[in-house]
Amino acid sequence: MDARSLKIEAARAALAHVKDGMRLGIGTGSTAEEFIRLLGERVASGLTVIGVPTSERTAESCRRFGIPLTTLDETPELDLTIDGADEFDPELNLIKGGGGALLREKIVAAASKSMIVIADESKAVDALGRFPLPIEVNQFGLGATELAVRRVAEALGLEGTIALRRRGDAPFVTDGGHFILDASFGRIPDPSALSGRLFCVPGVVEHGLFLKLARIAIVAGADGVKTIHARD
Ligand SMILES: O=C(CO)[C@H](O)[C@H](O)COP(=O)(O)O
Repeated sequence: MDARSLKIEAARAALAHVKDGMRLGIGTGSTAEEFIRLLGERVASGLTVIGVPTSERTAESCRRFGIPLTTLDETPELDLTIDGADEFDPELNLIKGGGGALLREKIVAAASKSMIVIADESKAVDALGRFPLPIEVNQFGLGATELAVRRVAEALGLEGTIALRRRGDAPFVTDGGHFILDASFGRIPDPSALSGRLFCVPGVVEHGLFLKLARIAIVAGADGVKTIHARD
């Protein structure tokens, strides 16, 4: 099965968790796009849901597929968020933000009673860090923030490159108006320690470590679709 078909299978399996009347957080990325398309079909045939999109891109897709939208101001508590991930470990800790939507994705996931990750099996890792960690930073003080992030990493024994994400010739700018630093630290032995220390850097707005937010992962692979539950 090709990569797109796996994403579709994971997205289709996630739909079984969506019940009539639910308030949904709706993720960003190519896997989430497949979910949005399938959800749109269910909405067209009578399912009643309301969604909070995790990016402008997702909002546009939801509108295209007829999914009613709300905001966290109008609907501050959600029943379920369904989103992709760049990688997940056996505890269902995630790295997210490859699509640049990590801040809204984390706000929406944290506002939800539960989060389901949809992914193909290539996203499974023993330990986080194969995928560069996206760190969303304020545009002001970029150089100082990058240096502080490097020092945080060094204090934890992590080394590697930190690159400002670009789109063409210009820095990539998030929906919130921030920049993203992609930190290639390699294996992150203690994601919780890194998370805590990154939040102590004033210019860091958010980072892509999603720890203990997802309780279920729906993972499509050559042997079919598996549902993985996080241990409590
Ligand atoms: O975190 C994300 C966007 O910020 C995405 O969920 C992540 O990048 C996975 O995307 P895809 O489904 O395209 O592989």
